[in-house]
Amino acid sequence: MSEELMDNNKDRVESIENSTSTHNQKRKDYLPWDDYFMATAILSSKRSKDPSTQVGACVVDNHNRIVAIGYNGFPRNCSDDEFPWSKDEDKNSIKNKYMYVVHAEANAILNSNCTALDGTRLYTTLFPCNECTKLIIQSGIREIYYLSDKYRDKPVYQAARRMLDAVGIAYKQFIPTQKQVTIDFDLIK
Ligand SMILES: Nc1ccn([C@H]2C[C@H](O)[C@@H](COP(=O)(O)O)O2)c(=O)n1
Repeated sequence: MSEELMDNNKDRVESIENSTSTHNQKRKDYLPWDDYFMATAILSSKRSKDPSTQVGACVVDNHNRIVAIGYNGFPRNCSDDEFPWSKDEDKNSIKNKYMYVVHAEANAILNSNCTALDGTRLYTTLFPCNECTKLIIQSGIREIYYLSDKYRDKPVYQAARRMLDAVGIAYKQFIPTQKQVTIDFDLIK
């Protein structure tokens, strides 16, 4: 065989090896589990009709299965168009949204697709309030990952922390591994 032919053959073999190894390797830029769950919580928050703050929550079991998701909204059959979204009124006024809204975490726990949430993790876009914290404790959730803590100095959130510390439920501000997760419907052909 001529030297030129041998070189060509070598090139072909290398090229096949390269293409095979590329196809055999897993994608490098896949979404890590934690980012995936927090992104699911954020996606869920997009369902909220609250004009001020949209919150999403996602509960995950030890096998990384999503067992519950929720967002903040009015109770079932309480119309989003009839009940008030205002928060300008006095907090105790019946014209105030706080009288009616079910928080994202509470909705997730109440709408869970499994009977027990013992040992699960909660991913929420906003730190849980005291009322949701009571539900979190009672449902057996063991860990909380949150994004925003914008109301941390309010008594409601201080009370939440106090309960979480007392019962030893870990909570941690979530740091995503990537800044953005893009959902572009046009990319799916
Ligand atoms: N951990 C939380 C905290 C609050 N929410 C809900 C309750 C309201 O709909 C909204 C907060 O409204 P803002 O006071 O910012 O006007 O978020 C929740 O679902 N989970």
